[in-house]
Amino acid sequence: MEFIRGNLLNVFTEEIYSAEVGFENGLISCVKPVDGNFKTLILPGFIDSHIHIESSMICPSRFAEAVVPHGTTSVIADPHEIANVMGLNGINYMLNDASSVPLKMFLTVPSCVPATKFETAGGIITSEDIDTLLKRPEFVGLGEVMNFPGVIGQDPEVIEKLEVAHVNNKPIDGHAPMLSGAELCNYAAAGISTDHESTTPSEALEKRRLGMKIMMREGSSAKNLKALAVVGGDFIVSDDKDPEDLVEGHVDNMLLKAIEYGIDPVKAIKMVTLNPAEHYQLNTGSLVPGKAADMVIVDDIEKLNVKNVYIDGKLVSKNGSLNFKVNPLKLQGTFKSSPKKPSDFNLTSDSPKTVRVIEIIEDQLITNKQTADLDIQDGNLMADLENDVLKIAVVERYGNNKMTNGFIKGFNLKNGAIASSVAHDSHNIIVIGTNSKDMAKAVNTVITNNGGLSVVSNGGITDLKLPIAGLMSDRTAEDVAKDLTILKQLVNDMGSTLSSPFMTLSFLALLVIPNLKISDMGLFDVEKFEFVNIVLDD
Ligand SMILES: Nc1ncnc2[nH]cnc12
Ligand SMILES: [Mn+2]
Repeated sequence: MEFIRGNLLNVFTEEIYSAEVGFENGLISCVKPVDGNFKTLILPGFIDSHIHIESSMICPSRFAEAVVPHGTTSVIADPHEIANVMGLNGINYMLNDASSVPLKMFLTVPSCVPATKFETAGGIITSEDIDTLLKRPEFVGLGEVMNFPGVIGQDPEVIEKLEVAHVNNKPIDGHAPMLSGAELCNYAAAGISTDHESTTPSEALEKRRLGMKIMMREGSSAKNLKALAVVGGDFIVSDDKDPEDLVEGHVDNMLLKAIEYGIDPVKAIKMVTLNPAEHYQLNTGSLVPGKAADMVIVDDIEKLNVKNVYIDGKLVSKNGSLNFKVNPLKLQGTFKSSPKKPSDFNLTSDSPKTVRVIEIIEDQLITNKQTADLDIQDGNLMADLENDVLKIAVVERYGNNKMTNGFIKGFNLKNGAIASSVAHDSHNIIVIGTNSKDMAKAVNTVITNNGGLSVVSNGGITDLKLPIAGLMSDRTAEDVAKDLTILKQLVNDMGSTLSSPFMTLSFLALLVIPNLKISDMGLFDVEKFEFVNIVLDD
């Protein structure tokens, strides 16, 4: 048996006292108070209970390399990104790559692949698949049920998936942005027990009052922790973290933000340890006999400063340096798209028109519905750079050659184009730009690279390859973060002021988050849950 001594946070009694923790065969065997005034604090290993690892643009083993030194010992990941690209094979890739590192990656089974019937995806997860996977211990719940109209409208396919989760006695994660009143009651009554999409205190409070567990999100694009701190919640999650953020920290940084926003440190630590462990029935999350010896040694509860990290009783990180090797699993390319011509990005018109425009909101996944009066040139509707109305398009990448053109406000580009094959949740290629020629160049670069990001500015092309399903790299978080920083700087030089332009870009195709979004099949009004014309009164 091994022992460590220090000040211990007991997450059940919320006390901190000097203690000795004994552990063997990966489990805590005994914990007892001892005399002594120690300099370090022993905490249960941190759990990020809702994350899409793919959004970090690195594969699970590289993700583990980045987060374990920050005290993360478990994540609950929803692999619906790679499942949308390549179905069950994608989920198996995530499990196989994660099996090579000590980080515990539990999964929720994606409930919405494809996310809606209004987009083309590369994979499908059926109720039968959900039933099979939920019987395996590494699948701890049904993933976020984003098709909230389908729940409220009792869509048989959606209801069947919920039934399968209930039969397997596994919790169901929610996704209910701005849902309220009778519709929210209907959604909660379906047995959906968590939500991570609240953006205002009143929204979170209404869900808490209905018994839903609130995941307070502090991601790279959606930052809701500060707004929701006043109401409080049950978990603190990242949902989506870009590589630059990951290089700075993970759950430790979210805890520091929670404390900065006035959340009691002990309550905050329980939101990333005991609370998710109890909700998803994980054998970790507290330092008591029989639980996994997943432990984080920090300086103190206010500043943290992660020192040593143990997973199943093994020292996996010491003062920030990793104690395990990383050997990422490669995956062959999955793109079936033919190169595009500049004319593919034109919207023809015989006269000036009033058009619908997607307006982004900094640090939010929701968008506003706007309109703009656009002129024509050579029979095509023109972007209006003066008023920041740019062109946007989604190019389908699974071999059906579909695409939609539209208009976007909020990126402020004054030249060029940017493109990405990270475009939630079907991950077709999304591109915005000031002109069709640069948009075609940016999209064709992504296709040639079998996935990734590209920036075309003043005729030059800069790219970041994401060869794993067009979503992830097998390089380190630092290397990917460096390339992403260069791309972001280029986008800033082109006129954007966004902190995470590619993360913001990646959510413009997410049809399950209000209010106006775009897929390879058309412009989508999320409130009406239907396609709308680009030109008003068409
Ligand atoms: N917040 C979110 N909701 C739905 N799908 C997502 N994919 C990544 N983040 C998501
Ligand atoms: Mn969501």
